[in-house]
Amino acid sequence: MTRPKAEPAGPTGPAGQPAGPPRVAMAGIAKRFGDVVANDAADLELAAGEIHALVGENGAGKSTLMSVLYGLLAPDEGEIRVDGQPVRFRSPVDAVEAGMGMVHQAFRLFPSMTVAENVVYRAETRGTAGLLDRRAAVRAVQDLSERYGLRVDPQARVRSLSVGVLQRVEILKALHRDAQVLILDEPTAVLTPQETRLLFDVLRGLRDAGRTVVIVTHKLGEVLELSDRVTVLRDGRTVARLVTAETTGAEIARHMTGRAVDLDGHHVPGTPGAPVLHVEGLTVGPPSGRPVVDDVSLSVRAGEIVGIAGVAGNGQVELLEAIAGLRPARDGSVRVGATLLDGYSAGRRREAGIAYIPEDRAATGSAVAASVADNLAIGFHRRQPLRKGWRLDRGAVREHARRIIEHFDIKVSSPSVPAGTLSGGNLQKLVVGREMAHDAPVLLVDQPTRGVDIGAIENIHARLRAYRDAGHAVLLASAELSELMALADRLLVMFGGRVVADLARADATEENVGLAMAGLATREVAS
Ligand SMILES: Nc1ncnc2c1ncn2[C@@H]1O[C@H](COP(=O)(O)OP(=O)(O)OP(=O)(O)O)[C@@H](O)[C@H]1O
Repeated sequence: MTRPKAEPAGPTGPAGQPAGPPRVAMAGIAKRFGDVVANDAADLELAAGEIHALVGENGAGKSTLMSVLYGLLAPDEGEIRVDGQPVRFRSPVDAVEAGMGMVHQAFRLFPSMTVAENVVYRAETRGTAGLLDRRAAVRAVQDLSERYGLRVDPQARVRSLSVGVLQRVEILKALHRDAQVLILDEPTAVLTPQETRLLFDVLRGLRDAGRTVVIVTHKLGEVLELSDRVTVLRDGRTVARLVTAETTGAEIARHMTGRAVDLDGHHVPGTPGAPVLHVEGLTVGPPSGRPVVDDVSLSVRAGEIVGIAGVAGNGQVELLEAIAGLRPARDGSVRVGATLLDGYSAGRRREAGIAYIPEDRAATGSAVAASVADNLAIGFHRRQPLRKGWRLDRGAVREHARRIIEHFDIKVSSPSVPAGTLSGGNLQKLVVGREMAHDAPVLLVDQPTRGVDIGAIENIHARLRAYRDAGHAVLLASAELSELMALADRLLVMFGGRVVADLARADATEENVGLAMAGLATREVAS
C-alpha cells in the first residue's frame, strides 16, 4: 500500500478541522467479546500534525479501539479509512504498512540484543550474504534519535536500560517503520517526572513534524497540557470530541462519567489513636553492599494514613514488601500492636493483621488465569464463611465476589470469567477491593490508583479514608503527589532507601516534598 509522506499540519492547523480527509477516520466501530460490548458505535478522527488524547473510564473500550486500529483485533462492524481510503487490517503487519505504530505498556523488546538490533528487527537492511548490516542499523538509529531528540545509545544492550529509555527504543522502532500515526497506551504510567518531560518534548516534536500522536491516558492534567484534541469514550461509544484549548478538566470528566466529579480531592484529616504498626531500623538488601532500604523506622497509628512519597526506585516497594513478609530483611523489626513479626512468613503476617495491595496487580496481586471469583477469594479460602469443612463453599465464594464487585463497581460480565480479561483499571479495583475486605488493622498500599479512571480514583480514595476512619492504620506509597496530598495525614519522603523527610500534613507542600524527593532536603520531623 502506498501513502503520502508526513507533511506539516495544513493551513487550518490541527486544532481546527483539517482541510483534506483526516489521516485516520474510524466510523461506527463495534467489537464484542461474547456478551461484553467493548466497542459500540465508536468513532475517532485523527488529523496529521496533532496530538490526540483518547480518554474514558476503565473498560470504556479505549484499548480495544486502539487494537482495532493496529490490526490486533478485527472489528465486528464499522469502517477505517486512512487518508480517505478504506482499509482492512488483517494483522499488525497490514496496519504498520498503512503507517500505524504502537508503543505498548509492556515493552516488546529482546533484552539480549542491542538498541539498534531491536529497532531494525524485521525491517533491517541486509548486506551481502544476507547478514544484518550493523553499521547501517546504528546509523539509522542515530539519525532518528537526533532528528526527534530521542536520546539513546544505539549500541547499548536493551537489558541494561531504564524504563524511560526502553520506551524511547519502542518509539524509535515505530519511527524506523515510518509510522505516521503513533499510538501510546498510558505512556507516563511508569515514568519519573523528568522522563515524562522528555517524552512530552519528543511527542511535540513529532507533532510539529506532521506526524499524528495518540495518547491513551487517565491523567487529565497531561491531556490538558499535551493534546490538541480529545475524544471521549463511554461504554464503548464516542460521547464527545473536544478541542483541548476550548475545554476544561471538569468538562472532560463529566463526559467520561456522565456526572460531576470532584477533581481536587481535598484532604480530610483523620483522628489518630494509638500506634499499631511499628517498624524499627528496617534494612533490606544484599548481605554486603548498599541496602535498598536503609535503616528505616516509622510508626502508623490507628485512624491514620501515613504517605510515602518518592521518585520510583528509592526503596518504597522494597520497604512495603519487607513489612508484608515478601522480602527478607537484613536487619530491623516489624510489630503489629504487641506482636513481633520477625521471622513470620507473608501468610502469618496476614493472620497477624497485615493486608497488602501491591504495585504490580497482574504479577503479584492476582492470578490472571483464574476466575474473578477465585481471585477475590484469595486469602479468605482457609476460613469461614468461604470454607465449609474440607471444601470451599462455591455459593459463598460467589456471594463474596458479588459483594466486592458491587462495592467497587468492577465492570465484569460474570464472576466466573478469567481475571485476565478485565481491563487494567478493573483488575486494580479487584485487588484493592479484596485486600480491604480483609478488614486488617494494618493496610499497606502501593500505587492504589495507577491506571484507574477518575471516577474510580474518587471511589478508591473515599474507601481508603473510610478504612482509616474505621480505626485502621494505612501506609500508602504513591508516585502521585496529588494523591498523597489528598489522603495522607503525615508524609514521609524516601530517597536512596532512607526516610529523608517526615512531615505533618499541615507542613507538607508540593515544593518541600518535591525538593526532598530530589534528595535536597534535610530531615524534618513532624510535631
Ligand atoms: N479479550 C477479551 N475478552 C473478553 N473481554 C474483553 C477482552 N478484552 C477486553 N474485554 C472487555 O471489553 C471492555 C473494554 O475493555 P478495554 O480494555 O478496551 O477498556 P479500556 O477503556 O482500555 O480500559 P482501561 O482504562 O481499564 O484499560 C471491558 O469490559 C473488558 O473487560
